[in-house]
Amino acid sequence: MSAPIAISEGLDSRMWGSSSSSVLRRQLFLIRSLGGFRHKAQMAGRGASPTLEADAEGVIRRITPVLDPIRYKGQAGKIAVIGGCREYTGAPYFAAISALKIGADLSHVFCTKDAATVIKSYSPELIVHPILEESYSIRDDEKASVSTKILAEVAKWMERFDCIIVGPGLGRDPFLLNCVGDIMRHATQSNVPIVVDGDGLFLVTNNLDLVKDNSLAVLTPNINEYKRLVDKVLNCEVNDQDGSEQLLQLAKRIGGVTILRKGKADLISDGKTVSRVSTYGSPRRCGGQGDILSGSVAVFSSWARHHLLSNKQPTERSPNPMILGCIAGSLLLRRAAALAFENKKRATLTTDIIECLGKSLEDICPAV
Ligand SMILES: NC(=O)C1=CN([C@@H]2O[C@H](COP(=O)(O)OP(=O)(O)OC[C@H]3O[C@@H](n4cnc5c(N)ncnc54)[C@H](OP(=O)(O)O)[C@@H]3O)[C@@H](O)[C@H]2O)[C@@H](O)CC1
Ligand SMILES: Nc1ncnc2c1ncn2[C@@H]1O[C@H](COP(=O)(O)OP(=O)(O)OP(=O)(O)O)[C@@H](O)[C@H]1O
Ligand SMILES: [Mg+2]
Repeated sequence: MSAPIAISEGLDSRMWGSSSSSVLRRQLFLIRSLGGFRHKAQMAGRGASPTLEADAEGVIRRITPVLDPIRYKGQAGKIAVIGGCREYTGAPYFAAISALKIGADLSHVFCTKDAATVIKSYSPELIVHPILEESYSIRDDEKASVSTKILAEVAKWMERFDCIIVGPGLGRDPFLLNCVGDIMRHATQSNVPIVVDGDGLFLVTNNLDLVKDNSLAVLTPNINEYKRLVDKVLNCEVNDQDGSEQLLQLAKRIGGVTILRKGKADLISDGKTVSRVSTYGSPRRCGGQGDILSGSVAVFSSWARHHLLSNKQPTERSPNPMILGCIAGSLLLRRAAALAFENKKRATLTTDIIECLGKSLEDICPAV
C-alpha cells in the first residue's frame, strides 16, 4: 500500500497559511496525530504556520504512473525546455535529458541556433528546435518580424506540452528574453504549466506579471535568484530565521505561484502551505543540479496533475499538483545525488547524478 500524501489530503491545505491561534492549535493537533506519517513539524516563527517535512516517498509512489502496455507514446509526458544559448548548452541538456530519464516520453529543447547543434550532439534522444535569436544576430529593423516568427514556431507545439521549463542556460540577451516573455504569455493562455529556473527567473523577477496569479507556475530559485526575488517583491532582505514565513508571504504576494527555494533543505510553498524536503543529498555542489531538479519537477508535476484529474474532479481541498511535483522532484534529485556521491565522491558531476535518476526512482517505485 502506498504511503499517504503528506499535505492536503485529509487536511485542508488552506489552513496552513492562517495565523489565528485556534487554527494553529488545530494544525498542531493534526500534525501530532499524523505521527505515523513521519511528519516533523517545525514552527517558522511566532504565530507563523508550521512547516511540514513532506512524505516525499509517498508522493512519488502515489503520482508515478504504472508502465501499462495499453499506453501510447506521449502519455507519460511531453516536456519542453526553453533555454540554451551561445554560452550555455549544458543546462538545457541536463533539464531535458533528466525529464526523459525519469520517465517522460518526449523532451524538446527550444534554443538559439548556436546552441542547437551542440545540444543535439550530446544526445539523439532530444528534439531540438534552433529557433531563438540573440540581439547580435539580427538587425533592429528585423526584430518585430523575427519575434513574431519565433512565437509562431513555439505556438505550433505549445498545446502538446504537459509542461515547459523556462530558463536553463537561456542567457540574458534582452531581445531573446523579450521573445521568451511572449512564449510564457502564450503558455499561460494555453493552461500549460511553466517551471521557471535560471535566467527565466531573471526575466520573471523583472516582469512579475509573467507569472502573477498563475497557479500552474513554479519558480525554482537558488540562493542568488531567491535574494533577487525577495528584494524585488517584498522589498527586504532574505530572512533565514523565519525562512518559511517569508517564503509563504512571497508566494502569496505573487498570487499563489509555487516557489521551491533550493538550499540545504528545499522549502516549497504556494502561499497556503510550506513543505520541506531535507533528505540528505550530496555535499558536492557542482553546477547543473538545479537543472536536473527543473526537469524532475516538470515531469512529476505533470504526473501529479494527471493523477489528480483522472481520479476525481479537483476541489479546493485537493492537493496542489505543482507542490506535489516539487516535493517529488526534490527527493528524487537528492536520492540520485547521494547515490552518485557514494560511487564518485569528490569527482561527482551532474552527468553522474543523471545516471542515478533511474535507480533512485526504481528504489522508491519499482517499474514491475
Ligand atoms: N553547464 C551549464 O551550462 C550550466 C549553466 N547554468 C546556467 O547558467 C546561467 C546562470 O546561472 P547561475 O546559477 O550561475 O546563476 P546565479 O547563481 O544567479 O549567478 C551566479 C553569478 O553570476 C552572475 N551572472 C549569471 N548570469 C549572468 C549573465 N548572463 N550576465 C551577467 N552576470 C551573470 C550573477 O550575477 P547577478 O545576477 O547576481 O548580478 C551571479 O553573481 C543560467 O542560465 C543557468 O541555467 C547553470 O545551470 C549551471 C550549469
Ligand atoms: N547546501 C546544500 N546541501 C544539500 N543540498 C543542497 C544544498 N544546496 C542546494 N542543494 C540541492 O541541490 C539542488 C540544486 O540547488 P542549487 O542551489 O545548486 O541550484 P542551482 O544553483 O540553480 O544549480 P545549477 O548549477 O543547476 O544552476 C537543490 O535541489 C537542492 O536540493
Ligand atoms: Mg540554476
